[in-house]
Amino acid sequence: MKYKNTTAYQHGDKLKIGVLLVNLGTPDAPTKKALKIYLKEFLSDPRVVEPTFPRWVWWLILNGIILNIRPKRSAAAYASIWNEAGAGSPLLAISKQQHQAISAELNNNNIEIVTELAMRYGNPSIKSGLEKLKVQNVDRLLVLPLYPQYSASTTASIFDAVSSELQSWRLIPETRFINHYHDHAGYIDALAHSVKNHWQVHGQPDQLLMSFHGVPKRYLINGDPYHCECHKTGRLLAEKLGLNKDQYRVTFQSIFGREEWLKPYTMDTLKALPAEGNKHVQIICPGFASDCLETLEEIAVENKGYFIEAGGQEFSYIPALNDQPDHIKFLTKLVTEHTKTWLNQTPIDHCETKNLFKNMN
Ligand SMILES: C=CC1=C(C)c2cc3[nH]c(cc4nc(cc5[nH]c(cc1n2)c(C)c5CCC(=O)O)C(CCC(=O)O)=C4C)c(C)c3C=C
Ligand SMILES: [Fe+2]
Ligand SMILES: [Fe+2]
Repeated sequence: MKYKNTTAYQHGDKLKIGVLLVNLGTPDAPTKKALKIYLKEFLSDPRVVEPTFPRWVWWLILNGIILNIRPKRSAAAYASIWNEAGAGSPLLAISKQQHQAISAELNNNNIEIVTELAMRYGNPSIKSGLEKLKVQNVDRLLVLPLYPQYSASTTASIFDAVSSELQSWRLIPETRFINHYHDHAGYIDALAHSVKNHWQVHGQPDQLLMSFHGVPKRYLINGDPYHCECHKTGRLLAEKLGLNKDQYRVTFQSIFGREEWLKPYTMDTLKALPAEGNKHVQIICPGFASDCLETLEEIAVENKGYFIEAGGQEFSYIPALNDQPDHIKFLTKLVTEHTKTWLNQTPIDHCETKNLFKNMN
């Protein structure tokens, strides 16, 4: 049969609202083998790598060169942040905490919404997350990508994966998709609160760097709003903190490959700051809802090194919002805002054929 049946559904059952929280994903282990599997899935996604040359050329470069070199290097970086006590990858562990906390917050507020967590690449997969929602009789689905800023390489890729899975369902849920929340007051407030808490311990720096994951500059030229949304987040956060334009910078990190990416690069900025008289720098990564390799290793260790080598004196990384209470409250609010009209509906029992079915069985 081409289409999957809604196995748990019996005519007359109460139908539910479901939320699928989706983050990027992470390897299953900090090993060369696991990295090869993860990077192959990630870098084969045409939303992530949009080559300027035919896809078969990219296939050759990926399988012939990148997947023979990068897994070893990346595995070593992952090993340095891996929680060997069992929690594993920080990105997955934190995403699980966020999922549990959002679910608890909904319960505490007596809001009848079921939630599942999925990863765009690796596990738990989007397919498994959607299937878990399906067996709970979800007929209205909200997809919340854990990316504050929209980028085709991340947000749209989740859309592709969700819609691709739903293509095999007989009864598709009524579906809503959150594109972004880069300028939501609740998100900006949570970021500002986190920075102010950091200042209470570490003092106010000469420069606050707001570092976002980069994408090729070509994506911006071709219409991706990501760059604009990062800058808007940066401006709103600075306004909330009362910083003037000389006290903060928006920069881009995690460059991959040889083409030009969004600039200024975080790395170059950190190397230049000490000579400009900025000896005390703090860095926040507002594009990451959860700490991960790109924040815990690339920023807090590698980039700190560049700054200190260049003559910087004080450097601190302000953690991602993770499962901080105001972040969880905000994400829960985002869910209720986007499901408001569904929540206001009387519980759905739209089965007209319940009795007919009883007679038929
Ligand atoms: C090759 C192109 C890449 C694009 C475009 C890209 C965009 C992008 N990525 C994130 C968030 C994360 N990326 C992470 C890791 C990571 N990113 C790339 C490549 C691109 N990302 C690679 C190859 C990797 C793997 C690590 C490595 O080998 O260097 C992570 C961390 C995942 C983890 O397990 O901790 C995150 C998060 C965003 C937001 C984004 C575009 C806006
Ligand atoms: Fe990335
Ligand atoms: Fe713009």
